[in-house]
Amino acid sequence: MKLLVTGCSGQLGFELARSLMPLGEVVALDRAACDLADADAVAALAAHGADVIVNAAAYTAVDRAESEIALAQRINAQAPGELAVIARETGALLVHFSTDYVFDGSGDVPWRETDAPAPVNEYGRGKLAGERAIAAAACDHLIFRTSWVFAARGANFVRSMLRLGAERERLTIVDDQIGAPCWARNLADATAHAVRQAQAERAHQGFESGVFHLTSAGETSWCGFARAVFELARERLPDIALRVAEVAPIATEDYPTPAARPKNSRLDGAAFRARFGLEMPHWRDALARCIDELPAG
Ligand SMILES: NC(=O)C1=CN([C@@H]2O[C@H](COP(=O)(O)OP(=O)(O)OC[C@H]3O[C@@H](n4cnc5c(N)ncnc54)[C@H](OP(=O)(O)O)[C@@H]3O)[C@@H](O)[C@H]2O)C=CC1
Ligand SMILES: Cc1cn([C@H]2C[C@H](O)[C@@H](COP(=O)(O)OP(=O)(O)O[C@H]3O[C@@H](C)C(=O)[C@@H](O)[C@H]3O)O2)c(=O)[nH]c1=O
Ligand SMILES: [Mg+2]
Repeated sequence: MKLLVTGCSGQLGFELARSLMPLGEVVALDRAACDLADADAVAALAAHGADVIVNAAAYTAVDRAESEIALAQRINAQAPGELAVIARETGALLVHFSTDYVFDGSGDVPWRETDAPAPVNEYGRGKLAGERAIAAAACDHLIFRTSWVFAARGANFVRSMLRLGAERERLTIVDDQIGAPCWARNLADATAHAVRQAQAERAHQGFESGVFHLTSAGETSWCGFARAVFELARERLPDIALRVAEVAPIATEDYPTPAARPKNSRLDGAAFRARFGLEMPHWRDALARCIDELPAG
């Protein structure tokens, strides 16, 4: 089996390039090898003749997307649609990732795949358009909506908190946006399992495309997440130098940002569990393992 991975220097793409290795030949492409902003570069991917295309590249700068709307749409909506056409024409499976930010954040019940999306920011609108472009192309596909992705490398909330916690004694963190942080490693491993099952189903004409919610078990606020980062870092990295003594909860309204963010980002993972037979770990257990992998200093 040949598997093409885009965005291989991102948090998830890096882990996928590793998690997919037991399934076959992995061709991992970073932005220099394939810039999704360039339609010709995307079209050229057909020549790889991959059995599975895994798209881990995305425009993920949520606030910047409010002012770079066209670029964010190009990468998060049009390019996935083009990948889906390639997948349809070459008979490949397309695996793509989307976000809790497709929902408006109302209520306090975990969102199900059957709930109507209504994004409140440009990033969410672009990601939703990407989902719809893939569905419209009607290739065999799996779209995994995840949330609050972190890893020991790359740009993420855990590394931002450790940087800020080393600099400041007091942090104020939003406490009324609720979701589940997901370790890129767990997401990549679950994806590899799902790809293996999907390929077996496709071989017997028993495959159905769809959108699945896939994130950690449990829930917290960004403030709860930040506190856990400091607790676990102090417990597991005895040499870490953290100045932070207080992590104060604040309301969304007290942390103004260019992009609005949903308050209820909970995703119900029941459909993924039923289809693929996997349990995602609790976010705190995953965070502990991730913190163990942080480089010293
Ligand atoms: N991060 C999160 O919290 C969440 C992410 N997701 C989704 O999960 C998926 C993976 O995200 P994640 O790994 O966390 O994101 P990252 O921001 O860590 O990685 C995104 C990758 O996409 C690459 N990229 C950006 N623009 C282009 C482009 N024009 N052409 C090619 N590559 C490009 C980046 O390249 P470079 O390194 O050169 O910048 C980077 O390697 C995405 O679909 C994202 O929308 C969903 C929910 C939460
Ligand atoms: C740095 C900082 C952030 N915050 C808040 C802002 C925001 O509400 C929350 C998280 O900040 P971030 O900038 O990491 O959040 P954000 O980039 O919006 O994270 C999102 O990224 C995209 C790609 C997704 O798909 C989502 O699932 C989600 O992970 O924490 C504070 O309250 N205080 C602070 O000091
Ligand atoms: Mg961000």
